[in-house]
Amino acid sequence: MAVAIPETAAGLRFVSTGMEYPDGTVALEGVDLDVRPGQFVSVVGPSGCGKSTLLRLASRLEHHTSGEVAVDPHALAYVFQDATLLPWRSVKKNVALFCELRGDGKADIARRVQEAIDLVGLTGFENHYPHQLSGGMRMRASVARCLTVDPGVFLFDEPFGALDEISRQKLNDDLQTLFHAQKFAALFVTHSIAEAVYLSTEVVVMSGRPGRILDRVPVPFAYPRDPQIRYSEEFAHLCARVSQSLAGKEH
Ligand SMILES: Nc1ncnc2c1ncn2[C@@H]1O[C@H](COP(=O)(O)OP(=O)(O)OP(=O)(O)O)[C@@H](O)[C@H]1O
Repeated sequence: MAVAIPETAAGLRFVSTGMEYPDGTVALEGVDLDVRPGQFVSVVGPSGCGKSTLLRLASRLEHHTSGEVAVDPHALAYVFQDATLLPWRSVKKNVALFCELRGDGKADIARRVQEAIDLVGLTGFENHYPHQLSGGMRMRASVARCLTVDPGVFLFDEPFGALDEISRQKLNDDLQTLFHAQKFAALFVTHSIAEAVYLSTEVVVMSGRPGRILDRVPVPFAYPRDPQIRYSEEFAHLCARVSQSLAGKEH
């Protein structure tokens, strides 16, 4: 039975959500998941289990075929694996894009853009063009562009998967600091168990297609997180738990 949920509910909610593509591919089945402001939920699962589909349903790029999806529609941000910057625009102009599309005033845009650029650590690179930046810096610009609209819900589709390990860890450090400061609702797709545990309040493990939730692993570390927790016994234990769930082992 469909459950009516107001669209303006803060954060994001899936209730018995299923998705069957027009060609008959059943990508998701019976997903129940709540992501409230101040929660950072990572999703891990085998390739093709419907992780990106989950994000697309949340963003309304695709429409679910069963159950419900409720999302605060006013402030949704989506970061893709590719930074999707416009090559002919400087960092400053790329970061300004969403505010310009929204029709904000010039002074307001300038303030929001500078704040976002400072928050992601790109101060001094405002007038650089995308080809003059490293992969990590391009992702920072992409995140900054989202921050300008004060997102209540932040969707991430494996944003750091293409980066080298050192850049990825640095971006993870900065993202969890940002999350601590802004307290948005985050749904983060990744193939890295360590990244999921390091960033999240909860790691959701999905089964192979059709994707269903197999396990939920709460992560108890307080924010802002000390990068050294990655070497702690508790961290290793949590990673092992996620890994075992992925392998279909009971606890
Ligand atoms: N537009 C589409 N039409 C039909 N099937 C689709 C469509 N988009 C995705 N699928 C299928 O739905 C399933 C889930 O795809 P999705 O991209 O959500 O998986 P994923 O978990 O994000 O995969 P990966 O980890 O490899 O990125 C896959 O079997 C995929 O082939």
